[in-house]
Amino acid sequence: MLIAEGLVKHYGHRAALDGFDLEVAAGEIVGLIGHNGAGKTTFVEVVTGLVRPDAGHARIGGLDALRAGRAARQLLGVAPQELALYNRATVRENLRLFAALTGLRGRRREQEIARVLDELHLAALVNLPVGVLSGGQRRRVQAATAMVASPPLLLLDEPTAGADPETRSALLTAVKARAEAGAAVLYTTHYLPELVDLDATLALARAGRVIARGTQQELTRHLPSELQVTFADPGEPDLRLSTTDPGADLATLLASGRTPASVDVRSPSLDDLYRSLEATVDERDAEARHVAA
Ligand SMILES: Nc1ncnc2c1ncn2[C@@H]1O[C@H](COP(=O)(O)OP(=O)(O)OP(=O)(O)O)[C@@H](O)[C@H]1O
Repeated sequence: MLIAEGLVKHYGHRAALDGFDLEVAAGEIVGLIGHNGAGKTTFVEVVTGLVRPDAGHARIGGLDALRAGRAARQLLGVAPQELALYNRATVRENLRLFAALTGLRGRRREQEIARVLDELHLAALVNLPVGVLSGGQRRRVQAATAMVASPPLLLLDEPTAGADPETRSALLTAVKARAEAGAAVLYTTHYLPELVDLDATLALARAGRVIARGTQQELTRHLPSELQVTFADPGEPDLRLSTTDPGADLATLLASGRTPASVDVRSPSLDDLYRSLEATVDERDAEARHVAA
């Protein structure tokens, strides 16, 4: 649904995007993660048509997002990081406006608005001007404007920033439902457990490029688990080790005749993955600097 290839965008000497490639399939949620300044928002802005890249291509549903911008934009709903709402208009008026921009009219429009109000727990706020809402409520309204016309591509840039747990959970449930109904979703966040809840595939951005891409399983498979064993014999010290094959280690332990009282295996988390990928790139950078020196 979204295919971006070789996107480059410079601001002065700084490359915000430096050969950024990413594909998002229909029905897929891609969690786009990476340090501050990695290029995530710039990528969203290029796909949205707010920023013109210096090089590269982006296609939305087969349409050239850079040349056929208007037609391509009909296919996407965006919740930008910098909120873009009409503060004097009510929640309902904002939703009507965003729905109308995509061509939704009449009864269908009102049905879609009712659905998204319900999904994002906004019904009680519908007649309030956006300007009087809290930060988290506004962010939820922005997500609603992105979803209201049920576009086939959703770009959600940190949609849960500042959200309380209930809001977060409503938003994640709504995003999952949209993907199950076939939407392609690009979801940026700094809060990695959300991506586990969403069962998202991952794209890790670093210095304007995607340096790792795959399912959570694929990307965490090679990382070690933590194995912790306590023993029935009080004289025997606890065992704690980092291993890529906890099953084999446990079998060896049992074969040795010792009797475990408890066994705990902690699988690698997305935090572990993030740290390991960042560390690998840091090492490579250090080597490159060493060779160049
Ligand atoms: N309008 C702009 N003018 C100048 N530099 C910019 C502009 N927009 C982005 N940049 C620079 O481009 C780089 C990428 O920024 P971007 O906002 O895309 O990162 P990000 O991954 O979204 O970060 P964050 O996690 O903080 O949202 C940064 O170094 C930033 O300073």
